[in-house]
Amino acid sequence: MIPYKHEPFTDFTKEENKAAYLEGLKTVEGYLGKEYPIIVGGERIFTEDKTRSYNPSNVEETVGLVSKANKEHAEKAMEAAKEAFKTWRDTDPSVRADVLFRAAAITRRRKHEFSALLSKEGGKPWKEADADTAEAIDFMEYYARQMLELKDGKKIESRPGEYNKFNYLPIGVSVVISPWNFAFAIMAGTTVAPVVTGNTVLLKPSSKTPVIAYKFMEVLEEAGLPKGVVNYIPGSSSEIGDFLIDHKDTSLISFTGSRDVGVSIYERAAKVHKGQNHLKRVIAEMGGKDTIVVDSEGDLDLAADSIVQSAFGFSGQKCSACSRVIAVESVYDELLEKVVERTEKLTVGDSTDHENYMGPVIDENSLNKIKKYIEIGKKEGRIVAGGTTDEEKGHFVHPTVIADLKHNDRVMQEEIFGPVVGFSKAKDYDEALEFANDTDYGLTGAVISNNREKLEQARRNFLVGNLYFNRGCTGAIVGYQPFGGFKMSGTDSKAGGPDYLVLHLQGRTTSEML
Ligand SMILES: NC(=O)c1ccc[n+]([C@@H]2O[C@H](COP(=O)([O-])OP(=O)(O)OC[C@H]3O[C@@H](n4cnc5c(N)ncnc54)[C@H](O)[C@@H]3O)[C@@H](O)[C@H]2O)c1
Ligand SMILES: N[C@@H](CCC=O)C(=O)O
Repeated sequence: MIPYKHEPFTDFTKEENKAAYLEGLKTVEGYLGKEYPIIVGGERIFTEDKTRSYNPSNVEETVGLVSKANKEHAEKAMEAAKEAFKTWRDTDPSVRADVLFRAAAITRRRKHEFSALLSKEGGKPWKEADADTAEAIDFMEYYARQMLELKDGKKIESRPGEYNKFNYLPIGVSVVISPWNFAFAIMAGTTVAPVVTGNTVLLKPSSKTPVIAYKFMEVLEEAGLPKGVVNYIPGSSSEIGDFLIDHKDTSLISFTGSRDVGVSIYERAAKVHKGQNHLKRVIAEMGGKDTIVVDSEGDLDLAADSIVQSAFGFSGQKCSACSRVIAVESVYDELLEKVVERTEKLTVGDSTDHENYMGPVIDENSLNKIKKYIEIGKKEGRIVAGGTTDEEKGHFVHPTVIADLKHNDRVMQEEIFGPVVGFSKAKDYDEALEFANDTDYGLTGAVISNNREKLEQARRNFLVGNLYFNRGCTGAIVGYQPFGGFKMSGTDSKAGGPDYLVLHLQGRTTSEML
């Protein structure tokens, strides 16, 4: 087998690659507005009640009308998943891995179509959409190989006359609840991890991006996944969310999304319901309030580039996005000036137009939330770039820099999830690290410094799950930078890492006397 390597990003300066994306866009434009069913046990069911998935760059444009699962559908899907589990759990792990390898190959062939769909449905500019699709491929390639490593268990010791074995068994039906911001990568990664480990899945994608999830179902089917192993049940969280979490037959909940929803799922899942004979596992990967610390001994151009890229890539709608900068006071003014200069050059507009660095934010609620925080920012600090929106056709927010905040101001503490970054001063590096740690979250962080001792100090004391030195704080790569956060950012599952699949398995010891 070829050793794992991450999927390369597409170089859109090359004319043939631009043409390939535009061809993908044409394919997507050919199916805009189509109706989609839910899929339960392989059966396609169209419902009256539908979600309108639309293009946040152009709110008039319908991407798809997607059937909504209700409680009866969710129950039917649970039965289908339980039935499929009876055979899937015993299917040879290498066969399960082969399904992922094939799904990765199919995705690679349709790469630009899926990226263009992410531009339309999720508002992702070309480069961000391409990275999302590449990451989905990486999850399949990586987890398939990981399963092959785990399939025979791990070595343990045996005494004379005894044969001990330690291996892993799947645990049952997994409810996968995914967010819209990595509508392909996280949705696919959190689905294929339980699948390759022999579990079956009820997939509830975000109501903002259900079409890309439907397209992934097509990929899985073409790759040979048996019916009922993954059941596609988009629907309203209030209708089926609690139902799935509370269900006595749910074994694992894999949630990625906001802190409030994650905490409520974590609490609900702890309750043992009538007829339930196991404790539910919960993977909950939640929000962030991610800081870049800039030291007096750091390269300020590198710092400014890293901040701008991490704060404004995909309009700041990444859990890893840099939304706080803590700079040592001797470099604060110069750094701020460099960041503002770069921010003012960024272009914002329709995400299918390659010229635009930033696209829209996902919806009106998000736009309004960001506007609210900009107003708070005006009171707590000083807007030095952006602070405005363009709402004529889509949900556009200009990249915004807020200066002179206290590290514990609201704008520096609460997840905004938009293109807004706040700046605070620290008197020295020790204080900068102290301020950086002073949030409830602990997802990503970065330090820009050329002083080795200071980097080592951060390695010991900067409490985030993904810590980066002399680079930005976004863009973890599957298999290279396992991803997941500390504190209120989640259960630190480290998606895309060597410890991830075992979260979907139960370890079994057998001890036989010879
Ligand atoms: N840590 C990570 O790896 C990671 C990755 C991506 C996004 N995020 C976080 O996700 C958030 C953005 O995503 P979002 O807006 O889709 O989050 P969200 O919490 O609003 O929704 C996430 C998913 O949960 C569903 N959901 C909502 N309420 C529910 C309920 N009561 N019961 C069951 N399901 C429910 C949604 O329909 C969606 O599918 C941000 O906070 C971001 O930081 C974290
Ligand atoms: N894994 C992504 C963030 C996912 C959350 O939105 C990154 O590393 O930037």
